[in-house]
Amino acid sequence: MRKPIIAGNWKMNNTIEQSKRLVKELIPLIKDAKVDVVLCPSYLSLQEVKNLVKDTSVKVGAQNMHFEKSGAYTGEVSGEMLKELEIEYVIIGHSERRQYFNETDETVNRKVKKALELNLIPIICVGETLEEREQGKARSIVTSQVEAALKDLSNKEIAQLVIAYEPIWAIGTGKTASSQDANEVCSWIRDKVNQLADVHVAQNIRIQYGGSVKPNNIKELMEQPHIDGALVGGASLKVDQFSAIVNY
Ligand SMILES: O=C(CO)COP(=O)(O)O
Repeated sequence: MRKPIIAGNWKMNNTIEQSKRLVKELIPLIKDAKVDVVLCPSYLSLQEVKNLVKDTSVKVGAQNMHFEKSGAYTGEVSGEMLKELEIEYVIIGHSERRQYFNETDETVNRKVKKALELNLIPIICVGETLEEREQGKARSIVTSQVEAALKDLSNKEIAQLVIAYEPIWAIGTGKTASSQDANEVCSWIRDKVNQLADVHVAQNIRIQYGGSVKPNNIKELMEQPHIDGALVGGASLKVDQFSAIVNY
């Protein structure tokens, strides 16, 4: 059985003080969640958020990392630096990073390898644009992103990962993919993993859906056989909404 995993990607929101307030309010509401819960604040808030969830089952993730250990990469943060904070997850290849920060399939693959080497669990984001979907290219785009992200990984490594399917046209737009469409793409992703790793790994890998996930659509999404969780943006910034999603 795949244990569902629901992660909040706060993106570039919440100062340290705002992060602390949000987590303090959230903890009592999500501490008995039956799913794995991961909070992904900005780098600056990681330490405080980690401290606040210390005695709970809530895990913490970063939104990005560099693939090098250290060096002349102004403005970047390495996986080793994240490890020092004892955080568990790292989002890699979010569409906003691909769109605005020159993230490519190749850098995603390098970051995934580095994260695994450090025992950080990568949440690898893939997804098509509206134009690609309308041209009938969703399957080829998404599966090629998965193939590139997982290039040269062993079965054992692939077994550690989480993959998030986030159709770009559904992010922050209020448009959700229908749960059937989202499930279909997640099944394509699972098929691709089955080609790259053994069947047991493909059956057990957790695949999230992301894109305008809200309290009123989470249940239907989670009922789909290939959707094992959600990567939540806007609604993860609101205590009532995120707790309702986690306790769907
Ligand atoms: O990009 C997302 C999560 O990574 C989704 O964002 P929204 O939930 O705001 O659409």
